Amino acid sequence: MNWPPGYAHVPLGEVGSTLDEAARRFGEMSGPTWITATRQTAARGRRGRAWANPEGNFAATLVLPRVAPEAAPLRSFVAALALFDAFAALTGRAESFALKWPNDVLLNGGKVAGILLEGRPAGGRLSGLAIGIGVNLAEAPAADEVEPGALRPVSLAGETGLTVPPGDFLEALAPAYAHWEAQFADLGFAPIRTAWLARAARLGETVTARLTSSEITGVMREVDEAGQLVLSTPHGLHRIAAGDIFF
Ligand SMILES: O=C(O)CCCC[C@@H]1SC[C@@H]2NC(=O)N[C@@H]21
Repeated sequence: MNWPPGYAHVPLGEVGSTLDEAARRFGEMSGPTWITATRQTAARGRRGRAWANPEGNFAATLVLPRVAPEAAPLRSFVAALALFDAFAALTGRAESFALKWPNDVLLNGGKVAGILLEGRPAGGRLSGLAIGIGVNLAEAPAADEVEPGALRPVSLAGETGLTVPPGDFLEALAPAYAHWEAQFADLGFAPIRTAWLARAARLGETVTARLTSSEITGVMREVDEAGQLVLSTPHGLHRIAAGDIFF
């Protein structure tokens, strides 16, 4: 097994949410730690949405106990690249996958994986970061279970016919994450941004960004040095730090 040096693994059975387990165990962790669960009964997604997590799907939270707070949000791009590489390695079909800003992975245009970051105070200037990752390996929610306009949820098994056990997925994901995390630590966000843009969905196409209380439609130009989405509209360039995009 190609487990990355310096990373720990806490395998759990059924839990409410691996993000809650991370919050509970955070003080005990001194280095990067993967917390996995066979099933979650109260998993959450971005923007307060529920995340369905039947057995056979992949559920994990990677805890980074001490990170610089300004670099924490950029870990969603690091995690997205790792997911892309894990999928590509396990399926041999990199061309079927794409990354959707800010942090979804698409397979054949449907959502196969999502990422949710949560910060934790760690004392002093540094913060703790929990990176929650959910992958529809075996099953995906029905299309009418997601919000209107959201991408069709898909599963790896449904789209490719491949059965990948969650443990095998972790064995591909953990070294891929460690690789991109080392790039980030050594060289900063630039190589992460370049690699992410090379795998991005809908670059150069018109998308709608849904913000807290408004929407902006424009052509997706890039993701900037701060990880913001750059849309060009008839009124000029808009940089969007947080939101969801719809195609
Ligand atoms: O909305 C999204 O796309 C993000 C989904 C994140 C789900 C994962 S599953 C493991 C971790 N535990 C949770 O409760 N949520 C995240």
